Amino acid sequence: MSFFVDVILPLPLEQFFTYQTNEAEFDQAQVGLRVAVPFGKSKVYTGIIIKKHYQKPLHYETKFIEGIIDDLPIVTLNQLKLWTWVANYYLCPIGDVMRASIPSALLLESETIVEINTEIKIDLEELSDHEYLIVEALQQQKHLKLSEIAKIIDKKNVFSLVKKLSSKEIIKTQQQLYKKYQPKLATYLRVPSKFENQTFFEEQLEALSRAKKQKEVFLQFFKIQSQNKKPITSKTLEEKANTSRTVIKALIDKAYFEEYLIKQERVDFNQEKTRNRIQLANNQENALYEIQASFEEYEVSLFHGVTSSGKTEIYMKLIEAYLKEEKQVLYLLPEIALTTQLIKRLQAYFGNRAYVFHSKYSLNERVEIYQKVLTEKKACIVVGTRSAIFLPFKQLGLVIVDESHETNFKQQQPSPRYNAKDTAIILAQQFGAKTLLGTATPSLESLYNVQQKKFGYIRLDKRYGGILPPEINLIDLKDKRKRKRVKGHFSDTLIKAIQEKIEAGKQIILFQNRRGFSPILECNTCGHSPQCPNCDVSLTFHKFNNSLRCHYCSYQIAMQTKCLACSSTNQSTKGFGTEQIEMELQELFPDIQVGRMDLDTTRGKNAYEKIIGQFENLEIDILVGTQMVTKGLDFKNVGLVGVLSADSLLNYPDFRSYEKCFQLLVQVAGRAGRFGERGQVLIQTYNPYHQILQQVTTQDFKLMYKQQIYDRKVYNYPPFFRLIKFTLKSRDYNLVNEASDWFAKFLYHYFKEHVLGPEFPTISRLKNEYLKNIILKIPPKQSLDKTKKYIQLGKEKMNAIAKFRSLKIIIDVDPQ
Ligand SMILES: Nc1ncnc2c1ncn2[C@@H]1O[C@H](COP(=O)(O)OP(=O)(O)OP(=O)(O)O)[C@@H](O)[C@H]1O
Ligand SMILES: [Zn+2]
Repeated sequence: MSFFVDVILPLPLEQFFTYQTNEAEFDQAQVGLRVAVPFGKSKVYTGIIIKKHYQKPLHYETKFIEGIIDDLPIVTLNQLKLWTWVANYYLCPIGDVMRASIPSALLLESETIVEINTEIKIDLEELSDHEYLIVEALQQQKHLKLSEIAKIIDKKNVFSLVKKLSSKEIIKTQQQLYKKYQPKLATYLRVPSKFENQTFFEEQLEALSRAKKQKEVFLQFFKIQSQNKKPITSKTLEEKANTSRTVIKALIDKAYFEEYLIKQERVDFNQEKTRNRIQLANNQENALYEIQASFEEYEVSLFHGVTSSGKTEIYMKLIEAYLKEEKQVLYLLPEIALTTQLIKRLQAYFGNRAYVFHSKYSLNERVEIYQKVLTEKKACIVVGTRSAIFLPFKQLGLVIVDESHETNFKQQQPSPRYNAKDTAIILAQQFGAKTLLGTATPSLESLYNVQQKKFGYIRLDKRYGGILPPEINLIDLKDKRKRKRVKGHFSDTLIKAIQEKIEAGKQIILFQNRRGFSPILECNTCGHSPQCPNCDVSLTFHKFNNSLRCHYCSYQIAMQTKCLACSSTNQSTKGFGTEQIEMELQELFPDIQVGRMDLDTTRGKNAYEKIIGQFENLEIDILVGTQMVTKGLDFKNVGLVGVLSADSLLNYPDFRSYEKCFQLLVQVAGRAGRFGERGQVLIQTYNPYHQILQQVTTQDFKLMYKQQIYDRKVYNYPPFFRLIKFTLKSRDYNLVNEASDWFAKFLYHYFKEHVLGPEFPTISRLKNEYLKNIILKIPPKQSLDKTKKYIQLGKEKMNAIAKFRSLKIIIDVDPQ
């Protein structure tokens, strides 16, 4: 009899692959285990077993697996179900979903780098011929890829050889991850067990009588140990006993101490609880009660609480109840910037039961959290961004989607282009868990679902502590310019307000939706502005390093003193970004501290924490930022929020732009006056009479909803119609045109007037590829399954046309 397993590979492939195993492996095989398998000419990948069977595939010769990696599944059945849903719904390969779901440190590939372990002496006599060749090659060349090793020994699959050499510790791979990622080890001190013998102890102590310092440190060790039961590092001892490493080293040499290693978690899970009680206000208590009642009736509930109403406090109470029942809780946030403050609040209350999971964590840190969620018996709460929905939950009870109106929950690039909010609802359903969508500014889609009685609804309309909602005023920039009451980009009203707040000891947040110094450098003689050679955009001027940069492909050149077209030196900059605002502020208020938070200042792993911490500690008076500063952050001392220009938000060509503009401005306004007294908000604009800006000043979401939902209905947009967006991409301009015409025609045949385009997007060339979009609108009654089948058919047909084969087609279901 032959034995087979079906395997998902982390590759953009639609189907599963069947591999052969021997009988022993077959016995060991289980759904969810990792296997190393050969693929293509010489590559080895890590796949996940999804089925074992005896059925030889009809159409291809099966290869044998290289080996099974795990003893226990690392992927649960629920995860596999969710992957399948995501692949079907978002029309993407399941391999892409797998890649997004499993920390890459758990996926060994043939590109893995191998090096010699220099810490041990290798006995060359012991090696087999192949092993010898590998070791010899590695001694000459520090690193080798698995594929290079394959060439050296002229063997296709080197996985088992490498595995063997690695288990003998002769070589190291850069992700030593056949079974485990590389644990981090820390060195600790202990007293050898023979000291437990009292007589021995006294003798040894006596022997130290001439080395006073050493004796003192040795005795100190026992004292520290008795105060705190935790293991003691040399460093701790050095500090607490006020001594030096030399003294400790001497004690180690004389065998008073011995050093030992403990696996240390990269993520510090030992957070101390510092807060014992949450006392909800009456209206919060009510809201909590209503949420619980809503859970009885609905799977999903929308919690619409104004900014600073204390939604987070209510979540914590709710979470506590679930943890008590040993249920896991997933807390999703749209942006990493927000996890910083939140995790502090959660850890203060839940201590080491709160974990964070996001993409700025290192590969190994992510593996640790993944494994904790998978194996730990104790229930926990995981705070994370998008990809946290793919963690191996076992007893999920509650999903909270905070700031649920945010479009960031949708992944744009790369595939899978999933919406983590919608997928979280599916995930919760798998477990019979509840989903709570929290926000101060619900999306039209969510409100519509409430109206349709699909979601429950809980409203909390007062700020915590009875503080009034911030007072929002518009500043007419046209008028101010006419009267010459503008300095740089600041109206006199805004300058005065900043001054007053500074004098009152308050902090200020200023929002500008663009980073960099100014987006466009323009020649006053010929009108030319430097363009990115790879993308269809102008370069942005960054003052700090005097460069012109593309924000899409990071192309960069030095700032030009002469026009590149006509050599004129008469050039000026147009538009403005956060960097310019920061500089103008320093000129206007030389004595105050200005901080900036945007993509450029938050690249490193701890960069957010640092800026947010400085602002919290009042080291920064004014924080300038892009949309990163607009949402969810909770600072106690902000008296004023200023928006430098609301107009670019209104002019964005998208059917959601008014809704987004409303949400963004109400959110940024919500950062003011969260503690103590009422906050002030000033919005500068050339369109002070625009309906949306008027609705922001009165925070009239009902009117906004009524008008916007009317437009959506009339023009057949979500939530009434669904959308699928197709983007065709190629370096060949004509090919993009031809192919998108072909594809649009194919769609039109079936969907008629619901096909829009093809059309070039605003930026029609990115990274040297031309783009063309087609939008398909799907009426409420049209079957999604049939629609998607037809799309797949179109894709296959197009792929079958030789000249179109090089073309990329991106499918975005429910684009945001
Ligand atoms: N019951 C409470 N006890 C103590 N402090 C509270 C309570 N409720 C709210 N607060 C405080 O009020 C502030 C605002 O609360 P929170 O951040 O939870 O509001 P939010 O509704 O999540 O706001 P946003 O939508 O703007 O994120 C916080 O500093 C919080 O600590
Ligand atoms: Zn570019």
